[in-house]
Amino acid sequence: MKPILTVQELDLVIPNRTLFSKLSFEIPQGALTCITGENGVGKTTLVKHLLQDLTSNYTAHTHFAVSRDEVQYVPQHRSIDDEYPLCIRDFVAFGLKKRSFFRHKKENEAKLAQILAETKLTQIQIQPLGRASGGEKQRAYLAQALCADPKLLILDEATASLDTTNKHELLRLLKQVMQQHGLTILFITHDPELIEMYADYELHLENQRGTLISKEAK
Ligand SMILES: Nc1ncnc2c1ncn2[C@@H]1O[C@H](COP(=O)(O)OP(=O)(O)OP(=O)(O)O)[C@@H](O)[C@H]1O
Repeated sequence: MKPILTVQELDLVIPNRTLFSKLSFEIPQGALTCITGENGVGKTTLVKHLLQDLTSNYTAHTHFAVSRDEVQYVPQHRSIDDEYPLCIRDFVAFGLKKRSFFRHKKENEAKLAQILAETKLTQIQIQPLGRASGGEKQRAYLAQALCADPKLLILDEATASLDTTNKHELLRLLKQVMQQHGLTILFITHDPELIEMYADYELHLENQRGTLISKEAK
């Protein structure tokens, strides 16, 4: 199958340091690939660089089989004030904005209801996002991203602040939506248990290079 992303001989340099040198890898479509590597190896910087290339159509070393509109990035940190009066439903609905122009209001409402149900947020949709638990917040971030109809979803350490039960719940949900929505998922994580249980592939970054490991035979 055609890869969703191909990187060829990419050099990535930040002030005073080369993060990656002649980095090459392919990301398979329709699968969950975990991006791994020690703290500071450059996982987040790499993803942001790839998104910049996609945004600017700069393709010397990177080739995406999707457009920027079809990629959703869920960042590691969000600062949402506990007291900010924004309910979960309205936060999730921000994701519809990009596409809503092409849809009728009823279609948008149906889509929102479907995604809230898929991400198990229906019961708590009118609660303020700031008061939601860590697991609920991560499901809301995921739901907002899904509203934009991505083909590629990138999550940066989405499980970092979750307990074991919530980590597994989020990963099971991700694999479910991956199948239902025909998505490809890139998931930055340090968690060996999650990689072992849920990754189809692992892109391990080390010594300025990357190695793609298939986990499918597990
Ligand atoms: N704009 C920048 N200027 C200078 N240094 C930077 C910049 N952006 C990132 N860095 C440095 O690049 C290195 C890689 O950072 P990055 O956040 O990409 O690593 P990471 O692998 O995602 O780490 P973690 O697992 O801790 O989240 C770090 O040493 C960071 O301090």
